[in-house]
Parts: sequence; structure tokens; C-alpha cells
Amino acid sequence: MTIADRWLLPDGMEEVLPPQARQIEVLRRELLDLFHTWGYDLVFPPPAEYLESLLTGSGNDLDLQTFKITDQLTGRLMGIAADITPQVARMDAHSMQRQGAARFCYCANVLRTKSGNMLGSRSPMQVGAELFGHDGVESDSEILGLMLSALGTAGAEKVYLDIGHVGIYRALISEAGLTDDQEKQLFDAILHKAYAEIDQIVVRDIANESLQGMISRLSRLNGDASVLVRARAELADAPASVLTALDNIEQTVRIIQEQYHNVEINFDLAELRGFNYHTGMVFAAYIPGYGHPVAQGGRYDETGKVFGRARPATGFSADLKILSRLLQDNDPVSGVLAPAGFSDDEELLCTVRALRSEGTRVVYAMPGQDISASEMGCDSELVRKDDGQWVVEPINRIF
Ligand SMILES: N[C@@H](Cc1c[nH]c[nH+]1)C(=O)O
Repeated sequence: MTIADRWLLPDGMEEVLPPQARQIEVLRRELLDLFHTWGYDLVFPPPAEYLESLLTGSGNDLDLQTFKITDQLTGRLMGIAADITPQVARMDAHSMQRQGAARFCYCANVLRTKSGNMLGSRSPMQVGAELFGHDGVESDSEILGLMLSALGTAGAEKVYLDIGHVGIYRALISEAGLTDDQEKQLFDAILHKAYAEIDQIVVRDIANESLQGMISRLSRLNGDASVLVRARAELADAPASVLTALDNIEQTVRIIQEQYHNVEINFDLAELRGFNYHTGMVFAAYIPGYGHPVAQGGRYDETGKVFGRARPATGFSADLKILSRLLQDNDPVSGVLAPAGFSDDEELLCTVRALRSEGTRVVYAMPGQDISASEMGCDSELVRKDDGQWVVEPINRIF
């Protein structure tokens, strides 16, 4: 093994160095404090669980994204958490047993077998919030609002929101009488917006002509607010739940637009992104200059059922590392350098203690080491005056 092999990290498993680590930590605190002020209780999910509880009800995608390990204690297979949302759904359904609305937030490392995009991480720091126990405009708009506020806290000035509704696709598909294989094929074609293929599949596999037309048209319902008007006309023969879904989107968006003025909304009613457990309105937030969502989420009403309690649920998550990298200003670290060789100087000890207690960073130089103050993140130093007092002065020496 060469030295290079020893420090080579696996793709997408990155270490975070100063000053980014500190910036991420500052943002983590700000976001968790924000969630707290909105009434979201912090939870710490376990880093690994038995596969059955981790993957139950969540579909194939999450399974493929989950690293599996054998538990040396029981011989059972465990999975390392790849997404916190189903874990929090289990906490709500099984461990918490709260009646009515329950709100939880989290920030935890997850591991994924593959990254979502070419340059992406396989070890995101997932931060997010989940709201259980209510189905409707109030909870949908609260979660969307909290996501936008979180992006604002992280420094986003302009947000592009992509809104879809998995329930519309599901309502149409439930009438289509497709086999699992046929449905998977159609799902993939819609996911990839392969219009020619979609048209082919619906004509080949679906007998009902009105349904064929509606599914083809649904796949193209993508654009500004006029999409909702078009949807009402083009999906007029759809089950009643489709109209309810459109009403829900319209009302939620109205609430959001009244409160958040830096948001541009695009509707994509055939958007099926995500981990497959979503059942209702889904959304993704983009910022200029980055081609992937910086936060995403949506409604997933069925997930708690397998844990004993079907609860309405909606939530969002983001990768804290990406938010910090894309949105945070690179504030230079500042601090005060304290000299070496004065460990018995009571005045100095006292001054350092006072500075630290008010939050100032004070770094002791080490005897015999000639390391620049800036390398230690210091832009000022403690200097002893003739009367024995120590005062902080800016460093203007050239190192
Ligand atoms: N956990 C989902 C987003 C989500 C949170 N809650 C509901 N959906 C994701 O990372 O894609």
C-alpha cells in the first residue's frame, strides 16, 4: 500500500476541514434554532437499524441507496440510514404516539451507496423537518414556508420552487389496470420525460382511451401557473381526488406567495422525483447557479402505517454541507493570539478568561514555534502594557 492509497478517501465520502467545518456547524445551529422557534422538536435517529424497520414501506430506491452491514451481536442484517425521513416516521408512529399534529426536526449524517449527481456526496449531512398528524393546506404550507425560511437563514436570496403532486399520477394509474412491470416502465418513462415512449406505452398497455390521453397530457403539464388551469381542463375526466389535489396546490401556493416574495414557482404535475414514498404534493427548491435541488420534500401519508399507525405526514430535507457551500459567505475566522511563556501571569490568565467568556476566540502561541497568527486564525494579539495590564491590539506585523 502506497502513502497515496492510505489517504485516498472513497468517492463521495469527504472530510470537512477548517474553516468550512465551523461554517457548517454555525449553520446547523441556526437552522435547528429556527426549527425550534417553529415548534419542531429535535430528534436523533440511530445511525443504523435492522433492515426491516429501515426500509419497510419505502420502496426500492431507498433499498438501493442503503449500505448493508451484518450485526455482529445478532447476525441480522442492518442498514446504515440513507434518509432520515422514514426513521422519523417510525418515531412518530411507534415511539412517540402523540395525538394530533407532531413536529420533529433533525440533523444527522447519512450514507448513500450512490450520490444523486456526478459531483455529489455519498455522505450528506441531512437536515430537515417533518410534520405528522395533519393533511391539508395548513401543514403543506407550513412545511413549505419552513423550508423557504431555512433557505433564507442559509443566505438564499432567490429560490426557484418546483411543485408537483404524486397523488395525481397515482390516481390516474390506479384506474389503468397495469401490471407491476408495465407500471414500472411507465413510471420510468414519465420520470425521464421520455414523451414518445410514454405515448407508446399508454396506447399499448391501457385500454381506456380517455385515461391514455390524460396520462400523456399529465406528463406534459409543466410550466408556470397556467399549468393548473390547463390541468383542470385536460384532466376533467379524472377521479375527484385529482381536482382536490389541484385545489390543494393552488391554495398552498397562494399562502406561500403572500408570505415569501423571493420565490418563483414552476409547476410540474408529473414530477415523480424522490424516494418513492411520497403520496401528495412534492416540491424541490433550486437556487441560481446550481443544477440540483438544494432542498426537497413533500407529503407521504402512508409511511407510518407499517409501524402501526397511518398518519398524514409532510416534510422536507436538505444537505447541510451543500447549503453551507453554496449559500454561506466565507467570513474569515478572527481571534486573539496570546503569547507563550506567561503561564504564571495572573493578569494574562484573567484577561484570557474574560475574553473567552464573552465568546472571543483566544489562541495561545506555543513556545519555540514560529507559526503565523493568521494560520491560527488570529487577527489581533494580547500585548502587555507597562502597568502589567494586557490589552488586545490588532496585528500589524508582517509574518
Ligand atoms: N427525505 C426526502 C425529502 C422529504 C422529507 N420529508 C418528506 N420528504 C429526501 O431527502 O428526498
